[in-house]
Amino acid sequence: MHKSGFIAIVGKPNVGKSTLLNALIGQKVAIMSPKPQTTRHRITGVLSADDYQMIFVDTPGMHKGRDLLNKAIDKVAVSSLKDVDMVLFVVDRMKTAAEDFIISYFKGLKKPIFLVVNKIDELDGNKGIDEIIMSYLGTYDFDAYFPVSAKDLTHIDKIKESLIKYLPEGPKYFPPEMKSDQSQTMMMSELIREKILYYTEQEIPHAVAVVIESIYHNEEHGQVDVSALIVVERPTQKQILIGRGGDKIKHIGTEARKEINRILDTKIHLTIWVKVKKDWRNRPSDLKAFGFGE
Ligand SMILES: Nc1nc2c(ncn2[C@@H]2O[C@H](COP(=O)(O)OP(=O)(O)OP(=O)(O)O)[C@@H](O)[C@H]2O)c(=O)[nH]1
Repeated sequence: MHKSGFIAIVGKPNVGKSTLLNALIGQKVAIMSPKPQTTRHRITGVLSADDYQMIFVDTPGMHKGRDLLNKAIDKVAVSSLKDVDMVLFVVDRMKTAAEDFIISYFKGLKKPIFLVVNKIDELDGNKGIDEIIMSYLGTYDFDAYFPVSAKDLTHIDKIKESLIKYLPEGPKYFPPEMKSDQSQTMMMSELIREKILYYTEQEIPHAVAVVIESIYHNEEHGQVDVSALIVVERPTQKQILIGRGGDKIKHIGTEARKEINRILDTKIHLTIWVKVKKDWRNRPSDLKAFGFGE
């Protein structure tokens, strides 16, 4: 019998959902960063074996957002809850109002929901883990509790073993060699955004959108020429992103190129442009153009 199913990974921003997805799949399919709200789109990672297939849906962190971009992001997370067979709810601390807000969406969902307590490497042994789990008891009847460290790959196999048991009978939805539904173009723009998140501060990380404008297979030089556009909201942000004498953007470009070369196993030459598009996060037409929304 072949089993398969869709599994949503939900939780607050920055709890380690993307790191968990990569740990479950065994390779990087989602970008990660120390900044909250790294994930903006819904990303699918596929784990295949002879007798099962798990399709994980990494969702953007759920929280009460203010601008149109945040509202669009929340919609993605909430709608994926309805479409899946099981849910991994990732937390990294004791329950607060922010977690209650997410749990409120679980009520009425008739499907297994598992609580994943991530970042146990940062906790003070079992006592810390117990305290966190205790704070969630009584709020929702979770089907299982998994203390893990996605970063150190601790107990990740326990999640997999349990999920296999709960998987319904089903077909192979994807070819076994496929690990993600992200196109190469999307992966490139996300890896560039990941480097911006790492190397910029304050409002800049969230004010950018990255668009891959052209990809040209340059046979003569044995490389792929990629032209990327980084959109920011204000001229001051453009200045900061470019940096003194272009230092900052050069560094971001070099790091992004190295990672793209490695992950996509392609030699690329990357050209980056920075453009100001005032208040793009609140303009429906811009959100659509940059890949968000319906
Ligand atoms: N110590 C520790 N840090 C972790 C662990 N898992 C993730 N992190 C860190 O937590 C931060 C956020 O990780 P992400 O995987 O981007 O978190 P996310 O929940 O996908 O974040 P959003 O996209 O903002 O919703 C990064 O700095 C990770 O390195 C873990 O098991 N232990």
